[in-house]
Amino acid sequence: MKEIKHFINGEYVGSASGKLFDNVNPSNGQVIAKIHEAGEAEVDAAVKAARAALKGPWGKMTVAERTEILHRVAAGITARFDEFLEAECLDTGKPKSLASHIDIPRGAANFSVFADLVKNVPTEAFEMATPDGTGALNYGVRRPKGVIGVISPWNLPLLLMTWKVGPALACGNTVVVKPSEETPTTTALLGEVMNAAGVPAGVYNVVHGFGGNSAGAFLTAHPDVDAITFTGETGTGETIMRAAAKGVRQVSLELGGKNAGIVFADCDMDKAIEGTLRSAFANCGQVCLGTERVYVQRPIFDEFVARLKAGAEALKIGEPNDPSANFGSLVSHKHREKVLSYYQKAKDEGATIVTGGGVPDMPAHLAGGAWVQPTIWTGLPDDSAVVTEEIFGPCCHIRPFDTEEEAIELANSLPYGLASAIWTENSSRAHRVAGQIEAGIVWVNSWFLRDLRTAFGGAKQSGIGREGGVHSLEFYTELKNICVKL
Ligand SMILES: NC(=O)c1ccc[n+]([C@@H]2O[C@H](COP(=O)([O-])OP(=O)(O)OC[C@H]3O[C@@H](n4cnc5c(N)ncnc54)[C@H](O)[C@@H]3O)[C@@H](O)[C@H]2O)c1
Ligand SMILES: O=C/C=C/C=C(\O)C(=O)O
Repeated sequence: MKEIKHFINGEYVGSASGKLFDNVNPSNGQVIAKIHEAGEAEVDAAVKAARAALKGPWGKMTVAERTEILHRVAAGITARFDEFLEAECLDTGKPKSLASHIDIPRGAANFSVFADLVKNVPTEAFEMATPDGTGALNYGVRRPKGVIGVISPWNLPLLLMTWKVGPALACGNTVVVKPSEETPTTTALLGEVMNAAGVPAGVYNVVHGFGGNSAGAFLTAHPDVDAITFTGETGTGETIMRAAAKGVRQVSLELGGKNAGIVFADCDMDKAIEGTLRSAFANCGQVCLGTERVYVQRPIFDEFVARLKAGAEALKIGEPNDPSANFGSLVSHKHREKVLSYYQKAKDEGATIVTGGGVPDMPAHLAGGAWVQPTIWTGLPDDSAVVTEEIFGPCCHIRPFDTEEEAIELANSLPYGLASAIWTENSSRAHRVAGQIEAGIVWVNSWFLRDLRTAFGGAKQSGIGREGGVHSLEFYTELKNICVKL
């Protein structure tokens, strides 16, 4: 049986405790590997290796040398594209048709984009008058923050981990990564690419395990971790923020959402249907930016519901290697239990089930997988669990609205504020409404269009901080002002 080990100081090492846990293929429920669970000893060794690497060749490299190596990392991922694709899809159950266009290419891009960025971003300088008339010059310089703890989720494992590791390394830091216990393989595989690209030992470290009372908690509690970047549930973010408070460590938190789509009667219906279908059902609904609340202006409500139903029922459910599949399994049976509990809540709360609401019949060889039906509801009250709580599955609730003001109030009615999608052909309305939505990211007539230079992150309980473009430098560097008396 394949074993997935920690990657510490440039080598794959097992856990001293010998503790292992299963890595399961969610398409069929089969165990595909055994994962080493890190104890405090492994986490401490990883942090020590990261600290030492800052003082070694990595810390002495010029920006040009460092970014050249990161471009080699990007090229290394691309060169081993099929291995990363196979590993990601075995861990997540997502269709290869999806991961080959999103997850793996973005894994490479997250290194190349930030390697280019750090070479071109200026800092600041201020000339100042002084009482004696000779003046002074102030200038800013950026320095790496140090050892960064990176804790990543299971829905887009390579994409979201490299979204942090790319800028962290580009800024000269070293990292200790704790990937999700559900999806360790691509994060582990990246160690081989790092070595081949010439990244010095200790710059990139990986420890596997769970959250509380396991690798995640040991990492966030470690006193020699300088900052923590986390992507995951809001509740987990609160826990990590408490841990980071000891020693006053900065956090970057990209958390949960319950995103609203707002569809006006003057929308391009084809665009709105295509975009909402992707936003609700792509990656089996396991995208933090996805739409689980759809507000549709009353004149087009019936038509929109009918067309979204038809689109959901046309999705091709299948395992990752099925070239026709565009809808895979959920990431685990544990997550399926959560999603199905909301399917039941919807029934209990009196929803109209437009489509889905259960488990699809699958062929025998896939019957052990974590499959659910794409599901659409109408008719629930605004305060129902299904409408207010993040489900993180392939489902959405559609509700009619009448006025623009009503739609904005509904969209802003929850403690979350991650993303929103607005569908209208009226450009004034698009800008007016987008400006009033309490979210970090608003798409108009589109969804998941991503320019990596833009600010990315959530408002309210969907996050703290922004990453992307120069915003990543704010988190991954310390900006120092030097004042020289002339
Ligand atoms: N805002 C974003 O960009 C974004 C992106 C993807 C996913 N998410 C959110 O992530 C969630 C789904 O991912 P998930 O189920 O992996 O989230 P999760 O919070 O359960 O776990 C995320 C990571 O945190 C670790 N962890 C859990 N408890 C911990 C603790 N006490 N200390 C340290 N580490 C701990 C886990 O092991 C995992 O690696 C959803 O809420 C989704 O909205 C947000
Ligand atoms: O599931 C959440 C998706 C997050 C996407 C990004 O962080 C990105 O596109 O950079």
